[in-house]
Amino acid sequence: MEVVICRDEEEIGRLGADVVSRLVRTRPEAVLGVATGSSPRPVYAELVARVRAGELDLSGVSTFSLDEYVGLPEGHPASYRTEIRRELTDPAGIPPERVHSPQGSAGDLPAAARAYEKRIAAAGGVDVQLLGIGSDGHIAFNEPGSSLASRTRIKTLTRRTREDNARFFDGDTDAVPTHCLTQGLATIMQARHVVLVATGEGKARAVAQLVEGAVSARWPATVLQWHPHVSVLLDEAAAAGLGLAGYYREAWANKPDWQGL
Ligand SMILES: N[C@@H]1[C@@H](O)[C@H](O)[C@@H](COP(=O)(O)O)O[C@@H]1O
Repeated sequence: MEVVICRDEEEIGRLGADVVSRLVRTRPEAVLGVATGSSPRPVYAELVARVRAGELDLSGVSTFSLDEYVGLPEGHPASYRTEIRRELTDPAGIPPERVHSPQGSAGDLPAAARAYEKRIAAAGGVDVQLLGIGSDGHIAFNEPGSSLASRTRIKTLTRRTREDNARFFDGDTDAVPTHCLTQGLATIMQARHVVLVATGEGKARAVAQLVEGAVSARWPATVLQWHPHVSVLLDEAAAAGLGLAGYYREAWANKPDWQGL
């Protein structure tokens, strides 16, 4: 796991976008795993800026979202499919037919979950997975207690996650769905490179667990300690709980330039 403590969101956006740009240059039909929420937005903004400047072409890329609320009608402004199209894929010129997300409005949710796993496998798996992290250490919607071997399935959201996400539902926690379809931790672990972004003091405890805590379903993101290629992009506030921050800073400052993230 490589930890980079960044000066600001601009640097986070640039480093994250560099990973995607490098990938797409060698593999224009790359498969991107995309996360919703505010954390990855600087990366999306930078990618869109590069596309608009003619420096990057994402039109051959496919995307797979991590999760979706159950029960929101298609096109609902807070649905994750709507969000990812608004924040990334539409402005970046990725055609809607290559934008995949779990079907939270399906009648048969277990079948939709199985179908999603098959679609990811049929696409050859995820090359780069962008991730945020919840304040309770969840990734995608794998809440505390999630099996470290889980695959795409229905999950019940915790009260805390629903409160955190109420801001997308006019501040009304009760309007936030109680269930979701989410990629499992084992699904995420199959991505070839994971880039996790966390900003703000509200993430400091979860980040300290992710990087330096014991691997445990209590803090689901800790499963990433078993992944061979994880880049963690933080701001100062999110890094505040790290005991080895000095070492991470030194390692990054002295990193040979032939090594990318
Ligand atoms: N399911 C999403 C996660 O994928 C995201 O990482 C998390 C943090 O969101 P934010 O980045 O807005 O803090 O929120 C939601 O629960």
